[in-house]
Amino acid sequence: MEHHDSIELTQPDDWHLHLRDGAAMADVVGFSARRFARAIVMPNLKPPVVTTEQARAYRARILAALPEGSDFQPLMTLYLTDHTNPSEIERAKASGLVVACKLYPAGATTNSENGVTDITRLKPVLEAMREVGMPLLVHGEVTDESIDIFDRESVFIERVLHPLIEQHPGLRVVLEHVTTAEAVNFVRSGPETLGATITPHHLLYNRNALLAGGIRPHLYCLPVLKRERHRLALVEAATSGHPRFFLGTDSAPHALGTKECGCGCAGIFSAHAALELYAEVFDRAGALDRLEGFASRHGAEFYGLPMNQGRIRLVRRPWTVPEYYRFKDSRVVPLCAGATLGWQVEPVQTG
Ligand SMILES: NC(=O)N[C@@H](CC(=O)O)C(=O)O
Ligand SMILES: [Zn+2]
Ligand SMILES: [Zn+2]
Repeated sequence: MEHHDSIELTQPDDWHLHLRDGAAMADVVGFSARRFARAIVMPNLKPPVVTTEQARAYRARILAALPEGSDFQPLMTLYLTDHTNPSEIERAKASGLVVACKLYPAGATTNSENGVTDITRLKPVLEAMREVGMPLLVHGEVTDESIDIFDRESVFIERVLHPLIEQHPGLRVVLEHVTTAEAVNFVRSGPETLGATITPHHLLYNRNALLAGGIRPHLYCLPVLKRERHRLALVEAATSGHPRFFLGTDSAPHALGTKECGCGCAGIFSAHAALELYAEVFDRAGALDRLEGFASRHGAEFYGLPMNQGRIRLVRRPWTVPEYYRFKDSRVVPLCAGATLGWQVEPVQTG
């Protein structure tokens, strides 16, 4: 294996990001803007972003919260509900600002209460999406309480996703934050219109980490961390060069008090070191030469967007992750808090 101390990449994009809103957003958006040129911004606000007008207003708030001089581009999404109308899809497409719609099965994850209860009733909406070429982004877990939480993704694939894809050929679908070998196999054997994002935490940790020496609320997310064999399948998929696997951090900040309590929220904050964490994974796998495809090319190609013009440099220079970052009137505990990471990002001057 070749030893690199610095690598340069086309500037990457984050294809799955929670920016939140208001003061919380202002505290975190700069972390993403420093690393990524664009991000798919998740719509699970309270209340959710269900109309094109709400997406437009949310986008304006994000732009206003960006650090001075940043040209970070938020790519907006709509939150599908039982009441989404096909005409909203046309409006969304025509806006040029909304690039995808998100399917949260009702009750599956954080702020999914207004999500979809019966996916078969979405047929006209999915048909409109296929027609205008708008991808469907999926939180792929069943909500059936009788299904073991570690099986909810694979059961979703069997019961919901497989039939959905059969019934809507041509619809582009992203299975978000894949966590299992079953999901990896399903994507690999699926059509060209099926892609998947992979998070840094699912590449770095297995489910043991949740209970290592005590309960670890800052490693709790949905879908929950899985067994080591699944983590290995994810690392293999991400580092394989397969064009339908791409970077999506699912960075999902929650205030400290809502994580460290009797019923802690699901979501892991990773934006502070997003690219650095992936570099760690690719470096350990001896696959740094494949990081650019995963981080900067595959997602853009899947979404039919141009690759970015800018470049970014990763330098091997150890640093220690802070224990906390400021987060509205509280703090957020970042992924790998207090640990030493091997890589740092630097801007590359162009022109
Ligand atoms: N991943 C998570 O555990 N939480 C996300 C929601 C989601 O992406 O499912 C959040 O918004 O907090
Ligand atoms: Zn999700
Ligand atoms: Zn998410």
